[in-house]
Amino acid sequence: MMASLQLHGVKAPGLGLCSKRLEFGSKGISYSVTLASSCAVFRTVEHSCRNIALRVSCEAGRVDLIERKQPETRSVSGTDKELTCVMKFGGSSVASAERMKEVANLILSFPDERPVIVLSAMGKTTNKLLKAGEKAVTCGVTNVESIEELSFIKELHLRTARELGVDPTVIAKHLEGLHQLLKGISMMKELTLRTRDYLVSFGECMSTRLFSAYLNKIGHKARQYDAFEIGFITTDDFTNADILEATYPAVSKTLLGNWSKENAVPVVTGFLGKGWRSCAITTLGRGGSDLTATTIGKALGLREIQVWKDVDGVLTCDPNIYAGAQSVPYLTFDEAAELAYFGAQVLHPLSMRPARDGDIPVRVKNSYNPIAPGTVITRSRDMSKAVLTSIVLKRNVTMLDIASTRMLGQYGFLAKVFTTFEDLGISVDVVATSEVSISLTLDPAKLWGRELIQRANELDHVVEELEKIAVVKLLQRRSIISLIGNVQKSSLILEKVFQVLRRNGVNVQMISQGASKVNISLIVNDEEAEQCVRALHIAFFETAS
Ligand SMILES: Nc1ncnc2c1ncn2[C@@H]1O[C@H](COP(=O)(O)OP(=O)(O)O)[C@@H](O)[C@H]1O
Ligand SMILES: N[C@@H](CC(=O)OP(=O)(O)O)C(=O)O
Repeated sequence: MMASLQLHGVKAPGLGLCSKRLEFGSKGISYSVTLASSCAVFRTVEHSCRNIALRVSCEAGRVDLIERKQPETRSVSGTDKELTCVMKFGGSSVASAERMKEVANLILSFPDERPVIVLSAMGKTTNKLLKAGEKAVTCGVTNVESIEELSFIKELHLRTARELGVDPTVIAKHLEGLHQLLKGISMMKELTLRTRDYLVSFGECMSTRLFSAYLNKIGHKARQYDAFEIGFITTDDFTNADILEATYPAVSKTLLGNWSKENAVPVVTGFLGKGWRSCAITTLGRGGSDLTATTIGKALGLREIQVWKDVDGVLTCDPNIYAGAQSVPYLTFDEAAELAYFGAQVLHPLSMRPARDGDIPVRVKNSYNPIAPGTVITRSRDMSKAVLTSIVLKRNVTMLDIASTRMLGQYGFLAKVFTTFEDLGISVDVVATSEVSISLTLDPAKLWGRELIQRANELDHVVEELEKIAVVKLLQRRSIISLIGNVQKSSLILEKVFQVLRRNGVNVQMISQGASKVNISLIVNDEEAEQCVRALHIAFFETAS
């Protein structure tokens, strides 16, 4: 038997779980829920900070007591010492000692904020670590010393310590550990996904130690935290782990508890977690520090989450494709999530989820140009004048055209197609259907994360399975152009899109306007895609209509 309960209007960043009782609450109100049956086990527990606070369902039991407890007395609550926001700085913002000093000044220039700081690895350290790992697999144990990327990383971090004037011993153990790990990889001649995550974790572990030591040196009390030690509990999907619900109460307990005792600015490693079964270090996917920041924002019920980048906020398109990209002042969580999912590198694809659950505004700012207003992302915004907000490109996508071998009226065709993908564990991105055929694109993040040979085998297998019920065409090197905007105005958007594409001689191979209300997707050939984005940008953002 399943029981479920919904409570509304409770702000609940703290959530504690034990076998029969569930406790949650914050800011002076706390609740506890007791299950009637003694053998009940919690099946799903979800909670978010502001809207629906909680959903509990359990096996063999009813939820039959909801008890409001006496107000908590938490020392940070309601005092002027409360932590106020998260400030996350990406690799580009902390690429050198000079940049770290500027970031420290920037933090100190907001005297009214008491932030939790989240940092990524310095500059391109993550890429260098991965490269060093790949080289270690083949170079032989005696040659590990001469891996160029290892010397680069050592030199960068020791120089940064020197230039910041902090004791290099704060990173000495990690530099030694990294060296030993690369030797281990070269002995085993193997770099598993699990080892890869451990390897890249050195980047964030070192940047946060250096930065925290620097804040302390300039008289601003700080404390470094490794996310995997303070309750960032994830799935065991190495290189692409997902944060589990138990993270929120654990992180809140540690950070708020220590803050209330010592008022030291928390400096937390982005990107990292701990697998719930393996207890090994996991990573949240490339760019995952954004997700660390929003998770902390939700866990602590903070007022704002700031992500500091090297651009003036979210832009109307990727500035590497078109230099005329402009900053977008406002976005909704749904728009930002869609934009990130469909390939805009500026935000991690899952980072909007905790912010949306907690209804906490996210501000995307430029650490190189702090006076630029950036982008504010909130639950809703005035859409009355919005047409197109941003154009996003996802390259190197695989498309499948699947036509049923039976004629019209056959039922169950779509179900069979999707069951095949489910069985093979492959996600689908964009879909367009008729009664007898279906075109779809495969999620490259899911497929391209795997080894080349494995990918080719999987694609062959997909085609083989689908050919049992359909004629299948596999089309590679396609791009998805996602038009993020007000889908209520889709006729207006599409009229202009087709004018532009016709003028540029581009044929759209598939089009999809999903239920998201914020995204229209077009599929074109890879080699035409960038030119399309530039032409569309000029038509929508630089030409009076
Ligand atoms: N729509 C977009 N808006 C802003 N930046 C974008 C967009 N698409 C791609 N980018 C790229 O994303 C980069 C910022 O993301 P990222 O490198 O992950 O930042 P950080 O490492 O500072 O967190 C920018 O330098 C820009 O080149
Ligand atoms: N260092 C990790 C995590 C991260 O979020 O980095 P950045 O904030 O620099 O995109 C990466 O390069 O993927």
